[in-house]
Amino acid sequence: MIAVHFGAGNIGRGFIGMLLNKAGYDVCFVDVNKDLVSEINSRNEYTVLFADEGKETFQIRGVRAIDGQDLDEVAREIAHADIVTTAVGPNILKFIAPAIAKGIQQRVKSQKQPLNIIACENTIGGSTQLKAYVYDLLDESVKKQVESMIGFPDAAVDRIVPLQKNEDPLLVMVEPFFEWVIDQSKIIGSIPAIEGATYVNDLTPFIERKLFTVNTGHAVTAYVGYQYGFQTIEQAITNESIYRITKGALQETGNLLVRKYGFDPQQHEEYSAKILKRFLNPFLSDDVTRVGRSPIRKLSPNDRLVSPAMQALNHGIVPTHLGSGIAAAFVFDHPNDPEAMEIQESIKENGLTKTITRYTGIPDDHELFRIVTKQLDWIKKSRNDFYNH
Ligand SMILES: NC(=O)C1=CN([C@@H]2O[C@H](COP(=O)(O)OP(=O)(O)OC[C@H]3O[C@@H](n4cnc5c(N)ncnc54)[C@H](O)[C@@H]3O)[C@@H](O)[C@H]2O)C=CC1
Ligand SMILES: O=P(O)(O)OC[C@H]1O[C@](O)(CO)[C@@H](O)[C@@H]1O
Repeated sequence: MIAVHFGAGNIGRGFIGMLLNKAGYDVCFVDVNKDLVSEINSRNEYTVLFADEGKETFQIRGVRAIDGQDLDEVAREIAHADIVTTAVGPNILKFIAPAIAKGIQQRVKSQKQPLNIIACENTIGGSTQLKAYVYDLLDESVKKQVESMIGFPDAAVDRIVPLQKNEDPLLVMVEPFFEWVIDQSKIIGSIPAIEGATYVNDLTPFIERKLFTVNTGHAVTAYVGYQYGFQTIEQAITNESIYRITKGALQETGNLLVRKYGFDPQQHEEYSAKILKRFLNPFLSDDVTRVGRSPIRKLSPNDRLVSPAMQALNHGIVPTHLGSGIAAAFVFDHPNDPEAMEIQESIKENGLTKTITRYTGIPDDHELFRIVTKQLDWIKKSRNDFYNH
């Protein structure tokens, strides 16, 4: 069984590639980082290290890699693969679509075996987005055949894997916890037997629960933590004031999720508490700048901050703490983050009001706009108080 996985990075090696390998797949990574590709091919194995007291290690053996820029080679692998997965970042999905489209066109001509392509990204409907990019590139003549042979089930993935600072370039340190939930209703053919993957018929509650708890909480901690000058998530969340803001944001999203999906309030509170504990993991050193990376993506209307805040208001919940997270993202001026720099440029050129509306879609006469600007004043003041103490 062949698994083609796009993105041999942290989640690729430390989560999806590891589970596919354990499930018996011959894992072929596709990556544009040539050094990474050649390192994987020279060793054909790598180590996953658990970030906890036990520091258990796992050897992932028998893996290989190919260059993502070699469209012909990637297409050949896809034509014979048994599963295709991705962990490249939501913004990269459009760039891997040409190789996938080429592979699919070859495949449907030569065989009838169904194939499922699963995007494992932090976004709602990642596989559906990828499907749209791929379909844009398919010949009309094969689309009908592809519709019945190639599935694009959406998925939710949860495992914190920070930036790696190891001597061994392939070693990847991960938190022991993981959750991989896949939309079974969109699978074509038999369900891939992957130990640790959970199949559900309706993914929406799972993806929103994950994105609006883990990723919302993380983003709020990162953006507010950055304002207070903290380097890591652990340092930030240990600060009483940031803990209160993050917990408040999770109460807002929690109230929303309980009302929207009928989750048991007690169970949801336990879920949120477990996530706050994961942020406190002293064995993970996770930079606030990694967790806050790409603020334009994170501030977009369907992502982890604005979507739950809008929905909360529609359910009669006042999203003050989510408003703090959104506000802090507008003053996240990390020089190495191109999206952060673009927002700062926009504020300089067009002013704050236009910039907020442009990136979040929140009209300037909306209640959420008022909350965000109020929280921005509060953040600036509390940051100054923090530094003056
Ligand atoms: N790191 C984490 O804790 C988690 C990350 N995610 C999601 O997983 C995805 C990947 O994140 P990470 O693994 O952290 O990022 P990463 O930066 O460690 O890995 C991404 C990999 O994709 C490769 N890549 C970029 N463009 C490519 C292309 N055109 N073709 C093939 N490969 C390409 C990069 O070279 C890199 O090796 C993102 O969507 C992220 O939101 C989801 C859950 C947890
Ligand atoms: O990977 P993204 O979407 O940039 O956001 C970082 C987030 O993703 C994770 O890497 C994993 O869920 C979290 O650590 C964090 O909430």
